[in-house]
Amino acid sequence: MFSTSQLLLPSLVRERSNTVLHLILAGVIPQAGCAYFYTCGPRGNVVLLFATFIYVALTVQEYLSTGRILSALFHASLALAAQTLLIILATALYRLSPLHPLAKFPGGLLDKVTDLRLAYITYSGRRGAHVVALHERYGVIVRIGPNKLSINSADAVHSIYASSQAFDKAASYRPGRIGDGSLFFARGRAEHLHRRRIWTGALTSTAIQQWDDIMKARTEQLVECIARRQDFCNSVDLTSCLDHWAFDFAGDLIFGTECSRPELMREGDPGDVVRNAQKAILAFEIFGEVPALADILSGSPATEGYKKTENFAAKYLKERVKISSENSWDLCSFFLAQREESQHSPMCEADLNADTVLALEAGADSTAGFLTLIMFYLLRHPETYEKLKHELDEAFPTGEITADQHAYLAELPYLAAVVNEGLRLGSGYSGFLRVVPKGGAVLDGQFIPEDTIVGIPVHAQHINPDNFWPAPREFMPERWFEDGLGPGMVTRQTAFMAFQFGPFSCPGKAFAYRQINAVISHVILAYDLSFAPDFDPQAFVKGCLNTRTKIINYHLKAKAIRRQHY
Ligand code: HEM
Repeated sequence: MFSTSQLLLPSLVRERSNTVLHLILAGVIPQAGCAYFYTCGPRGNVVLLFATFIYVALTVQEYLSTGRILSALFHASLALAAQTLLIILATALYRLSPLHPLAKFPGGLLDKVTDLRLAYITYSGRRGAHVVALHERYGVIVRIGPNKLSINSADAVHSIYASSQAFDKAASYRPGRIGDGSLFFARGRAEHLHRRRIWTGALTSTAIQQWDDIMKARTEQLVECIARRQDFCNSVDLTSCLDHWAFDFAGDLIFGTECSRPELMREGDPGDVVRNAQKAILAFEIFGEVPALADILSGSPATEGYKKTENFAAKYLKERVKISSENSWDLCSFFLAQREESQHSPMCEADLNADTVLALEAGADSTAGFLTLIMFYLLRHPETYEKLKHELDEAFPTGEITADQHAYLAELPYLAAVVNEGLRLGSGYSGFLRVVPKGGAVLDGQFIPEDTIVGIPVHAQHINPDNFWPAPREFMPERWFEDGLGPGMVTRQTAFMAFQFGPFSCPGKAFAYRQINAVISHVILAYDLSFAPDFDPQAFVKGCLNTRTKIINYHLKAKAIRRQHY
């Protein structure tokens, strides 16, 4: 991006006749750089290093010719500032110009110029709603970043995510210096496939079944935890209880039951395990919009949540390694078994740690957020709650669900509809970013140039009247039954993207359904629930930030009265 002619800037600044020419050069060169970097985004740390090199070179050049260090430093700073400004200006002009490969796609002016605005909106937890508003304004394909398109079309799902030629993950999955090495951050399909096999092996239906007894014990503990944490009005912070359930159970799943860890349902969360995991996701989402920032800031306090989660995982992984893996079904035993395989190079310590962090984030945090949301929707719609309660009472008249019956929960039609509707409406995230392969691709009838970053906005798809109708923004489990909302209704399964499709989709989908079904059923059979008197549903909606998982700043508080079954 910098030329040797630019190194001469300090002297040229003083020779006014040459300054204009130099400024033009300094503008043209970055323009060419911008065009080049369209296809291969520069890494932030490389840019910083390069700028430092230029600064030093300029200083030395002037110092050698004048012998005055202060003046040399001053002029070098001036030159670097001028060049930086020129580069920014040139970049902005290029991104807005008809020369840019995405020039024909509509979008906000600022979004075309920089990814920083979207990064800020992501930070505020409103990316989903923001992208919906952009689609309402600009149509199906919107330029949401200089090199980024949001495509609100169910027809494009197959090409981008689900086909055998599904696109690779974008650089948004390059986390800088934090946590590289997990399955999640393997961006190319080939390198991803081998790691993925370990996970799918650990999450088969046979493997999941092994967890039914422990899941039952944990849900009984949840029922007891709700009773113990109630105040004198029978109100309880349901979000905390559900978060703690999800993290305790995920701990069993990842490290096994023999590895002693903090018990959140029993002891609370003084180490902020839940909050740190949520902060980690938020940092990843923000950096995902501007991957160059991840390279520069991944050692900064912005990634504190990730580092704490990583340390937490590393501590218990160390304990887990000391325990025998024989006949174990926990995720670590599958990761460790891979080390003994000869076919592939074994996972190193860092990769192992990164995958346990992933398991905590993906396994606990996602499930916890949706559990709270589904409970919220149920309490907000008492008729729906009563229907579900009736279905569960009929199926389990004694109020007891045995471990063997967890699989059967998936066959309860109203429960399935409630969970799917909660997942549909609660998937507030707006894009799983992928990169268009060599040669470009036709998506929704439009040619998209290679290396463009594309994503289908999940939330926009889930509330799109073409996919879900009528009342796509309302919680109506009946839409999951044939003609449940009358003739002419639309429920397009291919647009239901809560777990994504294809090679990078969620390998824990079946397990997630089993967990959610079990928790919702056990809790509703055990308690009569309603909003706590001081709970404000509007504040809950406002305080619910959407990233890949959920950050619930205003907790769901419920009144819980123990039920009697005869
Ligand atoms: C309601 C609960 C859950 C939801 C909605 C969910 C959703 C998703 C989605 C949408 C992705 C793709 C993310 C992306 O491409 O950026 C994903 C990935 C993943 N999920 Fe889940 N998930 C849930 C629970 C679970 C559970 C319980 C586990 C494991 C026990 C799990 C393990 C994973 C893993 C390992 C990945 C990364 C897959 C890869 O990159 O190949 N998830 N999940």
